[in-house]
Amino acid sequence: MSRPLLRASGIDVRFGGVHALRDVTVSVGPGEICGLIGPNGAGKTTLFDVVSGIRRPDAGTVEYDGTDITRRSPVWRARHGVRRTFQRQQLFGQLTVADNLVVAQDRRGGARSEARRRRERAAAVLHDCGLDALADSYAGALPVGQARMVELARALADPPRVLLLDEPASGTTAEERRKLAAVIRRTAEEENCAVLLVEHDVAFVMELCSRVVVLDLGRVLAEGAAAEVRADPAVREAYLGAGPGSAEGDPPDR
Ligand SMILES: Nc1ncnc2c1ncn2[C@@H]1O[C@H](COP(=O)(O)OP(=O)(O)OP(=O)(O)O)[C@@H](O)[C@H]1O
Repeated sequence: MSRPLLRASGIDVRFGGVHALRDVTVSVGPGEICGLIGPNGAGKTTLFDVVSGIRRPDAGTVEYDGTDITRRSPVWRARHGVRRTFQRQQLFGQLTVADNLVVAQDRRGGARSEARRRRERAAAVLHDCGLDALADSYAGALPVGQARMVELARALADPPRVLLLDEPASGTTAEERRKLAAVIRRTAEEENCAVLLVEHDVAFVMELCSRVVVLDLGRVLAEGAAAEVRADPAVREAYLGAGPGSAEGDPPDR
């Protein structure tokens, strides 16, 4: 990997007696799509909260393009290109799809030309995501699969440099997953964006990610090329729902 764009190192988070993350280190390079998988409660969302600035870690640092941003606010991080989606959708349901993308963009002055610029950017991103037809629909009225794509589009409303995707494919059809995968891949390749992808759909992760990190009980259990990780007996036992040599299965909920 070239110099990481994102590096979270030695991250520790406790919630009272629960040790949610223990000395976790994860790096993602520009243009890379790195998978972050693990059973329920492994600490994946907590790590996203730390990287996006919602939660201050008890120990460890978050570096962005070589700079320590551990103490920077979530707003600062978003303005500087660290963007995320949420496991539970956070769209503004009473706004249209286009307006969700307009309000997600950083303001650079209040002039009318600035409003036009944001509207044009929103339209361009919606077009790239195949969402033109939904621009004027209310976000709250969309079925889950379409809302997932809108949430991804909103994270792209200002060009991201680091993109944290928390279960973007949850509740989607095979066709919607194929479209989501295409947009994620294009964002990494064309924008040179570092993507960290949390997803329970292992096939989706394996198809998209060159490298995968496996968390279990707050620790990094394994890390490596997608195929290597998939074949790792410890990973198969802890997460993939299959012992060594047995048939591949979907991950169990734990
Ligand atoms: N706000 C909180 N207060 C107390 N415990 C928490 C809190 N948030 C998370 N936890 C605990 O921390 C651990 C890690 O949770 P986290 O949500 O990060 O896991 P996850 O890997 O994202 O799980 P899932 O796949 O179910 O989303 C779990 O044991 C969870 O119960």
